[in-house]
Amino acid sequence: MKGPYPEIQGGGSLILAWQVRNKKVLVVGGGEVAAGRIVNVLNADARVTVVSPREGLNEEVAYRVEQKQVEFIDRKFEPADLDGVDMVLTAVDDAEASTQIYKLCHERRIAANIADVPPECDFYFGSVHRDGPLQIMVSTNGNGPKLANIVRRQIANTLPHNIGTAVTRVGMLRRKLRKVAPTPAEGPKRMQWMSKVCEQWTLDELCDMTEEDMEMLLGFYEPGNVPTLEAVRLYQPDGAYDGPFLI
Ligand SMILES: C[C@@]1(CC(=O)O)C2=NC(=C\c3[nH]c(c(CCC(=O)O)c3CC(=O)O)Cc3[nH]c(c(CC(=O)O)c3CCC(=O)O)/C=C3\N/C(=C\2)[C@@H](CCC(=O)O)[C@]3(C)CC(=O)O)/[C@H]1CCC(=O)O
Ligand SMILES: NC(=O)c1ccc[n+]([C@@H]2O[C@H](COP(=O)([O-])OP(=O)(O)OC[C@H]3O[C@@H](n4cnc5c(N)ncnc54)[C@H](O)[C@@H]3O)[C@@H](O)[C@H]2O)c1
Repeated sequence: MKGPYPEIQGGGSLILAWQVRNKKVLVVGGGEVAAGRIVNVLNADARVTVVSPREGLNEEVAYRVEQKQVEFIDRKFEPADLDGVDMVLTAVDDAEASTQIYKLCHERRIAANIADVPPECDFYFGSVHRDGPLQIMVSTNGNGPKLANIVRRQIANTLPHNIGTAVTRVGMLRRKLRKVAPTPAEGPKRMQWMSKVCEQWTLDELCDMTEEDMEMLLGFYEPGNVPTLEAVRLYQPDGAYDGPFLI
């Protein structure tokens, strides 16, 4: 036995980045809480349907409907609304209706979040910081949602201002790298090289990296070898550059 292995600390949530792109999400209710849920799922490119009597829509939800960002069903929830749905989010001011919807979802094995009723949630929302492709979620696992908000803002204040841009640039570089070194067999080398670029270049350098720099850098792709940004820029294909190369 090698060990030490991580100690199991039950009682947490499984925090994942759920890919709901083009999946069908049903939002029941059109009030303030629903408005927040709609933003969350639209930001993840889901196809969203809202069911609520029109007179119950708040301004923001009415705007989403008007802009056709969501489909809209102008009435109270009916069980047939669950047909073909991948995820359900309820935010209604009617505890009985909420519980009925939850039971139906449970029977049909559709993942559901029933706002305000933690025991009827298959998953909780969290407090999320977003900067481009970077998302940071804080959960207190139902203990203190307001504290989750405070912790999230505190974390966000400590982040470098350009971290979102750096993540975007690295994403571009990784996609290009996979074209240069596409085979699964190359996986370990590719990953090691990519990790090295992230570790050895500063965030400013990663942000500054142009597509031209990326193409040039990939010309040097060789496991273990990561040139400096300066070297990438000074290098001439005719071999004129003979300055410092590896970090
Ligand atoms: C993070 C956030 C995400 C979001 O909703 O998008 C979120 N609640 C937020 C705000 C918030 N919610 C409430 C307050 C009033 C102050 C307070 O109670 O603290 C505030 C503060 C405010 O409004 O500023 C009231 C409240 N919330 C729940 C109950 C029921 C209960 O606890 O029994 C009650 C009524 C309690 C009562 O009656 O006393 C339950 C849940 N709320 C959760 C998430 C899940 C657990 C997340 C976690 O523990 O980390 C969970 C379990 C289920 C779920 O909803 O998914 C979002 C902040 C986003 C942001 O701003 O950054
Ligand atoms: N978990 C959380 O973070 C949190 C925070 C605040 C409030 N809440 C709870 O979330 C719920 C919604 O809050 P809100 O402020 O958005 O309420 P709200 O009164 O603004 O909105 C309620 C919405 O539900 C709709 N509705 C009512 N019955 C319906 C039905 N049978 N079918 C379809 N739509 C129906 C209404 O038309 C309205 O749009 C409340 O129970 C509230 O206590 C949860």
